[in-house]
Amino acid sequence: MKLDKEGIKMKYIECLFIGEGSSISEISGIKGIQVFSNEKACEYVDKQLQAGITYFLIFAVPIVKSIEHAIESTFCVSQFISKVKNLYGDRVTLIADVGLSPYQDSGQSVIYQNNTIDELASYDAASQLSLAFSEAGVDYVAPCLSLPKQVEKIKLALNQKNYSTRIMSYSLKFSSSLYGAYRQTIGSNMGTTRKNYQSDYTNSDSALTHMCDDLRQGADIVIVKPAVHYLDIIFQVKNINHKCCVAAYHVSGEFMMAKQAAETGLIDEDDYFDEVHASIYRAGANFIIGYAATEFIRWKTAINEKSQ
Ligand SMILES: NCC(=O)CCC(=O)O
Repeated sequence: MKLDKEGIKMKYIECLFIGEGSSISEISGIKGIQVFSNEKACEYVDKQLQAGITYFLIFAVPIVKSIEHAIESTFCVSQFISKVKNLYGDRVTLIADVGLSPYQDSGQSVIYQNNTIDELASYDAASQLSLAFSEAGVDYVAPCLSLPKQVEKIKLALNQKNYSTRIMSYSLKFSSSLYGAYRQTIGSNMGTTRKNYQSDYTNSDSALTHMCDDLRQGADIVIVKPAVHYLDIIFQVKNINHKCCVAAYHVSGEFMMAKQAAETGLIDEDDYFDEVHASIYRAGANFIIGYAATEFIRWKTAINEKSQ
C-alpha cells in the first residue's frame, strides 16, 4: 500500500459535545474540546463544513441525568439535530450516541437492577433515545450497550415507527483503561474504571463474534474502540467481511496521551498524528472517530496533494 499514490478515501467523524445550562464550558477533560451550547455548536459545524469535515458524532452533557428528560423534543441534542439538518440537509451527516452513561448517575452504559444488568430496560432506554433523535432528523444512531441484541432491538423500534435511521454500532468496544478523559467530559463518576461487560481484550474471538452478530442484525457501520492498540482487530474485521464498513475510534486517552507527550517535547505532535492516521488507514478503517479533526484534514490534504 502506497498512500501517496492512492489518495486517502477514509473520512473523519468528529466528536461534538452538546451541553445544557451550566454544563456548557470551555474546558473539558479532553484538551481543546469544548462542551458547546446549541448556538455555538451550530457555528462550529459551519466552520468545520468549510474545512471539509461533514460527519459528527454527538454526545450529550445534560444537567438532569434522566432518559425521560433526554427524549423530550426540547432536549439539547434533539434541538441541535433539527437545527443543523434544517440548515445543511444532506451536506452534513449526524450520528447520535445512544449510550446510557450520560443519562445515569451511575455512569454505566447499561441499566442495573439489584446488581445485575437489566437487559430489557437497557434495550428499551436505548430504543427510546433512538426514536427521539430520529424524530429530530438524525442520520445514524450509535448504540453502546455491549449487549448481544442492541442492533436488533433498536432496528425493530425504528422500523415500527417507519424511521430509516441507520445504525453505527459500538460492536467491538474493549474494556480499556483509556476512556477516563471522555468520562470526565460527560460528568461520569466512573473515572478510569474498567466496565466488566465490555469486551475482554485478551479474547478477540468473542469480540469478533459480537461484531458478526451486530452485522447480521443490520448494523451499517461497526466501531472498533480504542483504535491504535486494536489495529489487528480492524484488519481482522475487514478480512472476515471486506464489505463491512469499519469506524476506528481513536479514544480520549489515546488523544490525550499524544497531546501531553507533545507538550513535554517527547514527540512532535503533527508527526505523531500523521503516523496514527496512516496506521489506522493501513489497517483498513473506512472512518476514524475522534478529537483530532484538524490534524486529520492537514494529513489527508498533504497526502492527496502528493497523489495528484
Ligand atoms: N461512548 C463513547 C465513548 O465511550 C468514548 C470513549 C473515549 O473517547 O474515551
